[in-house]
Amino acid sequence: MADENAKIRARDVCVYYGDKQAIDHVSIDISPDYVTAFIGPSGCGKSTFLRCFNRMNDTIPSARVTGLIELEGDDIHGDRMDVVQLRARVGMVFQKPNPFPKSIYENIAYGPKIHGLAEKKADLDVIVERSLTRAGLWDEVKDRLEDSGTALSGGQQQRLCIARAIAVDPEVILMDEPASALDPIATAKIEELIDELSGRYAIVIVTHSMQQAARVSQRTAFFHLGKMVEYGPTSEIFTNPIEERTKDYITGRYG
Ligand SMILES: Nc1ncnc2c1ncn2[C@@H]1O[C@H](COP(=O)(O)OP(=O)(O)OP(=O)(O)O)[C@@H](O)[C@H]1O
Repeated sequence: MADENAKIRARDVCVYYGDKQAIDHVSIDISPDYVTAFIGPSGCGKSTFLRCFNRMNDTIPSARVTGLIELEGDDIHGDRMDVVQLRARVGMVFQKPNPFPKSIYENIAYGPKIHGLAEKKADLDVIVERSLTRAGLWDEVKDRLEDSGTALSGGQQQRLCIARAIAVDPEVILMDEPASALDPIATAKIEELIDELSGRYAIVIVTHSMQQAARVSQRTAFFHLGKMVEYGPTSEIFTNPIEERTKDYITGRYG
Protein backbone atom coordinates (compact mmCIF):
# COMPACT_ATOMS: atom_id res chain seq x y z
CA MET A 1 0.00 0.00 0.00
CA ALA A 2 2.98 2.33 0.51
CA ASP A 3 3.25 4.72 -2.40
CA GLU A 4 6.52 6.54 -3.02
CA ASN A 5 4.72 9.50 -4.61
CA ALA A 6 2.35 9.88 -1.68
CA LYS A 7 1.42 13.41 -0.67
CA ILE A 8 -0.33 12.15 2.43
CA ARG A 9 0.67 9.20 4.55
CA ALA A 10 -1.77 8.15 7.25
CA ARG A 11 -0.73 5.47 9.71
CA ASP A 12 -2.84 3.82 12.40
CA VAL A 13 -5.28 6.70 12.53
CA CYS A 14 -8.05 6.43 15.10
CA VAL A 15 -10.77 9.01 15.67
CA TYR A 16 -13.01 9.20 18.72
CA TYR A 17 -16.06 11.36 19.39
CA GLY A 18 -16.00 11.40 23.17
CA ASP A 19 -15.91 7.70 24.13
CA LYS A 20 -17.19 6.49 20.79
CA GLN A 21 -14.60 5.28 18.29
CA ALA A 22 -15.46 6.30 14.71
CA ILE A 23 -12.19 5.33 12.94
CA ASP A 24 -10.16 2.31 13.95
CA HIS A 25 -6.45 2.12 13.00
CA VAL A 26 -6.66 3.17 9.37
CA SER A 27 -3.52 3.50 7.25
CA ILE A 28 -3.44 4.75 3.67
CA ASP A 29 -1.25 6.67 1.21
CA ILE A 30 -2.81 9.38 -0.95
CA SER A 31 -1.04 10.08 -4.23
CA PRO A 32 -1.58 12.65 -6.99
CA ASP A 33 -1.24 9.80 -9.48
CA TYR A 34 -4.88 8.79 -9.04
CA VAL A 35 -8.23 9.86 -7.66
CA THR A 36 -9.05 7.98 -4.46
CA ALA A 37 -12.67 7.22 -3.57
CA PHE A 38 -13.89 6.42 -0.05
CA ILE A 39 -17.02 4.29 -0.10
CA GLY A 40 -19.06 2.43 2.49
CA PRO A 41 -22.42 2.42 4.24
CA SER A 42 -23.75 5.47 6.03
CA GLY A 43 -21.98 6.11 9.32
CA CYS A 44 -18.93 3.94 8.53
CA GLY A 45 -16.57 6.91 9.05
CA LYS A 46 -15.71 8.06 5.51
CA SER A 47 -16.23 11.78 6.21
CA THR A 48 -14.59 11.56 9.62
CA PHE A 49 -11.47 10.03 8.07
CA LEU A 50 -11.43 12.52 5.18
CA ARG A 51 -11.61 15.43 7.64
CA CYS A 52 -8.45 14.14 9.38
CA PHE A 53 -6.30 15.14 6.39
CA ASN A 54 -6.69 18.88 6.94
CA ARG A 55 -7.51 18.73 10.64
CA MET A 56 -11.13 19.71 10.15
CA ASN A 57 -11.99 17.45 13.09
CA ASP A 58 -10.23 20.04 15.27
CA THR A 59 -13.39 22.12 14.86
CA ILE A 60 -15.49 19.43 16.62
CA PRO A 61 -14.88 19.74 20.39
CA SER A 62 -15.56 16.07 21.20
CA ALA A 63 -13.33 14.73 18.40
CA ARG A 64 -9.89 13.28 19.14
CA VAL A 65 -7.49 11.96 16.51
CA THR A 66 -4.55 9.62 17.20
CA GLY A 67 -1.96 8.09 14.88
CA LEU A 68 0.33 9.70 12.35
CA ILE A 69 -0.64 11.81 9.35
CA GLU A 70 2.10 13.33 7.22
CA LEU A 71 1.82 15.83 4.38
CA GLU A 72 4.98 15.67 2.27
CA GLY A 73 6.75 14.09 5.24
CA ASP A 74 5.64 16.72 7.77
CA ASP A 75 3.52 15.63 10.73
CA ILE A 76 0.28 17.61 10.35
CA HIS A 77 -0.16 17.54 14.13
CA GLY A 78 3.41 18.70 14.75
CA ASP A 79 4.29 21.98 16.49
CA ARG A 80 5.57 23.52 13.26
CA MET A 81 2.36 22.89 11.32
CA ASP A 82 0.28 26.02 10.76
CA VAL A 83 -3.35 24.88 10.44
CA VAL A 84 -4.38 27.78 8.19
CA GLN A 85 -1.52 26.90 5.84
CA LEU A 86 -2.42 23.20 6.06
CA ARG A 87 -6.00 23.89 4.98
CA ALA A 88 -4.73 25.85 1.97
CA ARG A 89 -2.42 22.98 1.01
CA VAL A 90 -5.19 20.44 1.62
CA GLY A 91 -8.34 22.12 0.32
CA MET A 92 -11.87 20.92 0.91
CA VAL A 93 -15.12 20.92 -1.03
CA PHE A 94 -18.28 20.12 0.91
CA GLN A 95 -21.54 18.38 0.08
CA LYS A 96 -23.49 21.62 -0.02
CA PRO A 97 -21.86 24.37 -2.07
CA ASN A 98 -20.86 27.12 0.37
CA PRO A 99 -19.66 30.20 -1.53
CA PHE A 100 -18.98 33.30 0.56
CA PRO A 101 -21.77 35.90 0.29
CA LYS A 102 -19.42 38.02 -1.82
CA SER A 103 -18.80 38.57 -5.51
CA ILE A 104 -17.61 35.73 -7.73
CA TYR A 105 -14.27 37.56 -8.02
CA GLU A 106 -13.88 37.96 -4.26
CA ASN A 107 -14.75 34.30 -3.64
CA ILE A 108 -11.61 33.37 -5.55
CA ALA A 109 -9.39 36.34 -4.64
CA TYR A 110 -9.90 36.12 -0.86
CA GLY A 111 -7.65 33.10 -0.24
CA PRO A 112 -4.71 34.26 -2.39
CA LYS A 113 -4.94 37.68 -0.69
CA ILE A 114 -4.79 36.35 2.88
CA HIS A 115 -2.04 33.89 1.94
CA GLY A 116 0.00 36.64 0.26
CA LEU A 117 0.04 34.91 -3.12
CA ALA A 118 -0.56 38.11 -5.09
CA GLU A 119 1.02 41.52 -4.64
CA LYS A 120 -0.88 43.50 -7.23
CA LYS A 121 -4.43 43.53 -8.54
CA ALA A 122 -3.10 42.32 -11.89
CA ASP A 123 -1.63 39.22 -10.19
CA LEU A 124 -4.95 38.53 -8.50
CA ASP A 125 -6.75 38.91 -11.82
CA VAL A 126 -4.50 36.22 -13.28
CA ILE A 127 -5.17 33.85 -10.37
CA VAL A 128 -8.94 34.45 -10.58
CA GLU A 129 -9.05 33.74 -14.30
CA ARG A 130 -6.78 30.70 -14.05
CA SER A 131 -8.72 29.18 -11.14
CA LEU A 132 -12.11 29.71 -12.77
CA THR A 133 -10.78 28.33 -16.05
CA ARG A 134 -9.43 25.20 -14.34
CA ALA A 135 -12.77 24.75 -12.62
CA GLY A 136 -14.53 24.97 -15.97
CA LEU A 137 -16.46 28.10 -14.98
CA TRP A 138 -14.63 31.02 -16.61
CA ASP A 139 -16.69 31.22 -19.81
CA GLU A 140 -19.93 31.17 -17.83
CA VAL A 141 -18.96 33.95 -15.40
CA LYS A 142 -16.30 36.12 -17.05
CA ASP A 143 -18.80 38.89 -17.81
CA ARG A 144 -20.35 38.88 -14.34
CA LEU A 145 -17.43 38.63 -11.92
CA GLU A 146 -18.99 41.28 -9.67
CA ASP A 147 -22.25 39.33 -9.24
CA SER A 148 -22.70 37.48 -5.96
CA GLY A 149 -21.39 33.92 -5.85
CA THR A 150 -24.63 32.87 -4.19
CA ALA A 151 -26.60 33.95 -7.28
CA LEU A 152 -25.11 31.12 -9.35
CA SER A 153 -26.84 27.76 -9.88
CA GLY A 154 -25.98 24.93 -7.48
CA GLY A 155 -23.63 23.27 -9.96
CA GLN A 156 -21.92 26.57 -10.74
CA GLN A 157 -21.60 27.30 -7.02
CA GLN A 158 -19.89 23.95 -6.51
CA ARG A 159 -17.45 24.68 -9.35
CA LEU A 160 -16.87 28.11 -7.77
CA CYS A 161 -15.98 26.35 -4.52
CA ILE A 162 -13.59 24.09 -6.40
CA ALA A 163 -12.06 27.19 -8.07
CA ARG A 164 -11.73 28.77 -4.62
CA ALA A 165 -9.83 25.70 -3.36
CA ILE A 166 -7.59 25.72 -6.45
CA ALA A 167 -6.80 29.44 -6.12
CA VAL A 168 -4.42 28.91 -3.19
CA ASP A 169 -2.45 26.28 -5.07
CA PRO A 170 -3.31 23.19 -3.01
CA GLU A 171 -1.52 19.87 -3.20
CA VAL A 172 -4.55 17.84 -2.16
CA ILE A 173 -8.28 18.43 -2.69
CA LEU A 174 -10.73 16.64 -0.41
CA MET A 175 -14.29 16.30 -1.71
CA ASP A 176 -17.04 15.19 0.65
CA GLU A 177 -19.93 14.03 -1.56
CA PRO A 178 -19.41 17.06 -3.84
CA ALA A 179 -22.24 16.20 -6.22
CA SER A 180 -24.89 14.78 -3.92
CA ALA A 181 -26.87 18.05 -3.89
CA LEU A 182 -26.68 18.46 -7.68
CA ASP A 183 -28.79 17.34 -10.64
CA PRO A 184 -27.40 14.77 -13.13
CA ILE A 185 -26.07 17.37 -15.60
CA ALA A 186 -24.29 19.39 -12.91
CA THR A 187 -23.02 16.10 -11.45
CA ALA A 188 -21.58 15.07 -14.82
CA LYS A 189 -19.74 18.42 -15.02
CA ILE A 190 -18.23 17.92 -11.56
CA GLU A 191 -17.14 14.41 -12.53
CA GLU A 192 -15.54 15.69 -15.75
CA LEU A 193 -13.79 18.34 -13.73
CA ILE A 194 -12.43 15.79 -11.25
CA ASP A 195 -11.00 13.92 -14.22
CA GLU A 196 -9.35 17.08 -15.57
CA LEU A 197 -7.89 18.05 -12.20
CA SER A 198 -6.52 14.59 -11.41
CA GLY A 199 -2.78 14.36 -11.86
CA ARG A 200 -2.33 18.01 -10.97
CA TYR A 201 -3.75 17.53 -7.46
CA ALA A 202 -4.15 14.49 -5.22
CA ILE A 203 -7.93 14.14 -5.03
CA VAL A 204 -9.91 12.18 -2.46
CA ILE A 205 -13.66 11.89 -2.89
CA VAL A 206 -16.23 10.53 -0.46
CA THR A 207 -19.23 9.25 -2.34
CA HIS A 208 -22.39 7.28 -1.68
CA SER A 209 -22.62 6.39 -5.31
CA MET A 210 -20.68 3.33 -6.38
CA GLN A 211 -21.28 4.32 -10.01
CA GLN A 212 -19.63 7.66 -9.30
CA ALA A 213 -16.68 6.01 -7.54
CA ALA A 214 -16.28 3.69 -10.53
CA ARG A 215 -16.43 6.62 -12.99
CA VAL A 216 -14.05 9.06 -11.29
CA SER A 217 -11.55 7.08 -9.24
CA GLN A 218 -8.63 4.79 -9.89
CA ARG A 219 -8.25 3.71 -6.25
CA THR A 220 -11.07 2.82 -3.87
CA ALA A 221 -11.11 2.31 -0.11
CA PHE A 222 -14.11 0.50 1.34
CA PHE A 223 -14.98 1.37 4.94
CA HIS A 224 -17.23 -0.50 7.35
CA LEU A 225 -17.81 0.27 11.03
CA GLY A 226 -14.80 2.58 11.24
CA LYS A 227 -12.36 0.14 9.64
CA MET A 228 -10.88 0.27 6.18
CA VAL A 229 -11.86 -3.22 5.06
CA GLU A 230 -10.30 -3.18 1.62
CA TYR A 231 -8.27 -0.80 -0.54
CA GLY A 232 -7.04 -1.21 -4.09
CA PRO A 233 -7.50 -0.37 -7.75
CA THR A 234 -11.12 0.66 -8.29
CA SER A 235 -11.66 -1.88 -11.06
CA GLU A 236 -10.59 -4.72 -8.76
CA ILE A 237 -12.64 -3.53 -5.79
CA PHE A 238 -15.73 -3.47 -7.99
CA THR A 239 -15.18 -6.60 -10.02
CA ASN A 240 -13.08 -8.86 -7.85
CA PRO A 241 -13.11 -7.81 -4.18
CA ILE A 242 -11.24 -10.00 -1.73
CA GLU A 243 -13.27 -9.37 1.40
CA GLU A 244 -16.75 -10.76 1.94
CA ARG A 245 -17.97 -7.45 3.41
CA THR A 246 -16.85 -5.57 0.29
CA LYS A 247 -18.64 -8.10 -1.91
CA ASP A 248 -21.82 -7.73 0.11
CA TYR A 249 -21.69 -3.94 -0.17
CA ILE A 250 -20.99 -3.70 -3.87
CA THR A 251 -23.62 -6.29 -4.69
CA GLY A 252 -26.10 -4.19 -2.73
CA ARG A 253 -26.65 -6.62 0.12
CA TYR A 254 -26.39 -3.76 2.61
CA GLY A 255 -25.65 -0.09 2.71
N1 LIG B 1 -19.75 15.55 15.28
C1 LIG B 1 -19.97 14.28 15.68
N2 LIG B 1 -20.18 13.98 16.96
C2 LIG B 1 -20.39 12.71 17.37
N3 LIG B 1 -20.41 11.65 16.54
C3 LIG B 1 -20.20 11.89 15.24
C4 LIG B 1 -19.97 13.20 14.73
N4 LIG B 1 -19.79 13.12 13.39
C5 LIG B 1 -19.91 11.81 13.08
N5 LIG B 1 -20.17 11.07 14.19
C6 LIG B 1 -20.34 9.61 14.24
O1 LIG B 1 -19.18 8.98 13.72
C7 LIG B 1 -19.52 7.88 12.88
C8 LIG B 1 -18.97 8.11 11.49
O2 LIG B 1 -19.64 9.23 10.90
P1 LIG B 1 -19.25 9.81 9.47
O3 LIG B 1 -20.12 10.99 9.22
O4 LIG B 1 -17.79 9.99 9.40
O5 LIG B 1 -19.67 8.60 8.53
P2 LIG B 1 -19.90 8.57 6.97
O6 LIG B 1 -19.45 7.23 6.53
O7 LIG B 1 -19.28 9.74 6.33
O8 LIG B 1 -21.48 8.67 6.90
P3 LIG B 1 -22.44 9.26 5.79
O9 LIG B 1 -22.18 8.45 4.57
O10 LIG B 1 -23.81 9.03 6.35
O11 LIG B 1 -22.09 10.71 5.63
C9 LIG B 1 -21.05 7.77 12.93
O12 LIG B 1 -21.39 6.82 13.91
C10 LIG B 1 -21.48 9.16 13.34
O13 LIG B 1 -22.68 9.12 14.04
